[in-house]
Amino acid sequence: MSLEAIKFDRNEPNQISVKVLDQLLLPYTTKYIPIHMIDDAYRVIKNMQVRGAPAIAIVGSLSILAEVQFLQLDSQKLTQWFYDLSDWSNIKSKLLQRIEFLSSSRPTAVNLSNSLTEICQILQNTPTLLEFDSKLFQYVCKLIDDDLSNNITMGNNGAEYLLESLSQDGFQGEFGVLTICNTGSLATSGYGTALGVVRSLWAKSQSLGDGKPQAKKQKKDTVSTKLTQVFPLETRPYNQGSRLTAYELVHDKIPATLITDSMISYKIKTSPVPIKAAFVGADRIVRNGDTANKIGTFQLAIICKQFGIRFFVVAPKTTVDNVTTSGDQIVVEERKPSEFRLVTGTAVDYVSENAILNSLQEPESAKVGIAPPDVNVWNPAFDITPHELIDGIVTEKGVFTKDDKGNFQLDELF
Ligand SMILES: CSC[C@H]1O[C@H](OP(=O)(O)O)[C@H](O)[C@@H]1O
Repeated sequence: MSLEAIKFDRNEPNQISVKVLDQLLLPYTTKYIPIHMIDDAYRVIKNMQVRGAPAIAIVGSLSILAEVQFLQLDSQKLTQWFYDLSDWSNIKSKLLQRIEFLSSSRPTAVNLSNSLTEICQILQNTPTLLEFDSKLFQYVCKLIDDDLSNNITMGNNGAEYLLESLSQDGFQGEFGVLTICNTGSLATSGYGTALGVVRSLWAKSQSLGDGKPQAKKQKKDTVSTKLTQVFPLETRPYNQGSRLTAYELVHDKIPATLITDSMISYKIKTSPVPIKAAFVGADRIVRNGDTANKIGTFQLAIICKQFGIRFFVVAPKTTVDNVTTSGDQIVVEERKPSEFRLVTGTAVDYVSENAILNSLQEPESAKVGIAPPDVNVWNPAFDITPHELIDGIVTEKGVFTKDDKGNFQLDELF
């Protein structure tokens, strides 16, 4: 098992190595794909072998550095049909074109466009290829390191905020949380955003001991407030929840019960462990707090409102679009119909559920048709949750809540 979505070897700053985990093969197969050029990143991002707003930005940024270093290899100098290596302004203009192409791979997740904008600014203000190489190396290292440290900070910010809120409600005891899609290590540089809060809540519940009465010592009323169950949603049609989030929770040995997207209301109503919050990620948060996130998030927010369950969006500043004023201006990416009509997975023995191996003794990847090939489908990758349904936006700078007029004030992030 590996939760490392991106393997970045930075030991040789002049000759980095980048590999990405092929998430289309999870949870049964761990396979890494090398990234040498911008085209490699475009391909793995477009077909969602790599996904998750922060991870997309990191892979995209790394691919530009990999291409810039690839250009400089003696073995490649005569093959760079696309670049005139003798002319820095030519290289710059060609790189800008390639970066524009890369940004079109997944238009809704703002992290990628935010990073590529910053890289273009560096490019425009650098006099030589060598200097750009060095500045870009520093940029991508900071992007990755900041993402990981921000995720850990957000995890603790979200966990502490929820536990404090439950205490103010007078709630004590065990509780569960809901999450949708995958927002963990497989979507970021590590730890995760919404799933990072789950990791922090779990760590806190573990630090309270196993919770079982210690013989006669523990009085009943000292039972502590702690997370004891996570309910990840399957997240049709790409199944990030069942294939990726469940994989991460099993890896971390965090108690989880996978449910389908259609089970949310009935699970909340019947769960023996009260469900006290939903934590979701974001692909783009705009100025008023409206949030683009995986399709199904809007529905989850409505259900949480109905049951009085707190609904949190968890995302770093790099996911905030500080220009767009409201969610109805967000371009929502539509995926190809076949990704809905066909389910991608691994062929398994239907009794043992063990993977069926191919001639190379590797798990056999498979696609299963679940709808008539000629039926029309609608396949938006995201929906927009209005800020009215969001109780808090968890960031590395704290948890933002709405003012007495019901508005988020996110300017403090900038
Ligand atoms: C921290 S990942 C943010 C976001 O990205 C996911 O979308 P996708 O799997 O299509 O890249 C999902 O919406 C997550 O919430």
